[in-house]
Amino acid sequence: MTATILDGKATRDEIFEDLEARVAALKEKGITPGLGTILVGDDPGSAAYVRGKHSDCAKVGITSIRRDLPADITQEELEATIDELNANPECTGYIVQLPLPKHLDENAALERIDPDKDADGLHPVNLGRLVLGKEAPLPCTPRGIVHLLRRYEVPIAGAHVAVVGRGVTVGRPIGLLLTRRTENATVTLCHTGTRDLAAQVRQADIVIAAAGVPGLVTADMIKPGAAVLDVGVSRTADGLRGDVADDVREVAGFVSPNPGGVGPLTRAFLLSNVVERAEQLAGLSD
Ligand SMILES: Nc1nc(=O)c2c([nH]1)NC[C@@H]1CN(c3ccc(C(=O)N[C@@H](CCC(=O)O)C(=O)O)cc3)C=[N+]21
Repeated sequence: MTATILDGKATRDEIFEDLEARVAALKEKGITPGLGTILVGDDPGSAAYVRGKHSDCAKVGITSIRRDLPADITQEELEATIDELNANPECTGYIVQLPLPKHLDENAALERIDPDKDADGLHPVNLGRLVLGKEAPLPCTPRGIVHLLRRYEVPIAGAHVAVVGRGVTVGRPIGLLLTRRTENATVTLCHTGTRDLAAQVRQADIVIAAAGVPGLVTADMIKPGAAVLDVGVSRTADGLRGDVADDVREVAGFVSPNPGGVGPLTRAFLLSNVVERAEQLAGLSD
């Protein structure tokens, strides 16, 4: 058996087409959505991610606002830039690219973002709204995962999901999305303290690997026919590697590749959050 590939790039292109039309409608009403990025330092990986986000903006007609700051900036200078984007009417949503250099306080920076401009959906107020089931910008990677599962009609209701990794961007919030009444999955959150990871993963109809440990999820752990989404990103001597071993696709029913799977959707839903906020401002949504 060879797994069906969950194609993140093709799915991203569909989302971009929809966003392009919505951005055009907003512009007719005199509103142009604007995505801001704050990048601190010169890590080549982070710089590449930020470039990717701005080239996505150009594709769908969103204004790009870039603030690139030197690595040795103070917390006060970083927060002054955050305040500037909070007040900047051209910027309808923005992100502070993570990770920040070690001398800066990441949580203090994230909390200073205006929750209404939080394109990542990672502000504590928005994570709290997600827990309460209130409307809020949703974290982009979990949103991408749910979209990809729906797009390929992977059954979610009643499914047993094993999430591997308890990070704030994926592992913790994805369970909140998948256990909403609209999804109705049953979710187990696994981490480095899990006693028998293989036994947990083997029970799962859907496996979400977001630990950042190359090759952690192997074929012998997979229930035949399961959907396996590889969300891990590790920089190794032989390039970027995901959490899922290559031979998993011989056992799984669905596999999201890495690259080419969830990553492109993370970027698409970042733009989607920015467009949704602009639509609220324009009175085009509830
Ligand atoms: N505030 C903040 N928000 C983030 O969303 C955020 C962040 N900081 N820091 C770093 C991580 C990483 N991340 C990725 C997004 C897309 C791809 C992606 O599109 N990857 C392509 C390959 C690379 C490419 O083609 O450009 C793929 O998987 O096919 C990867 C990684 C977002 N992050």
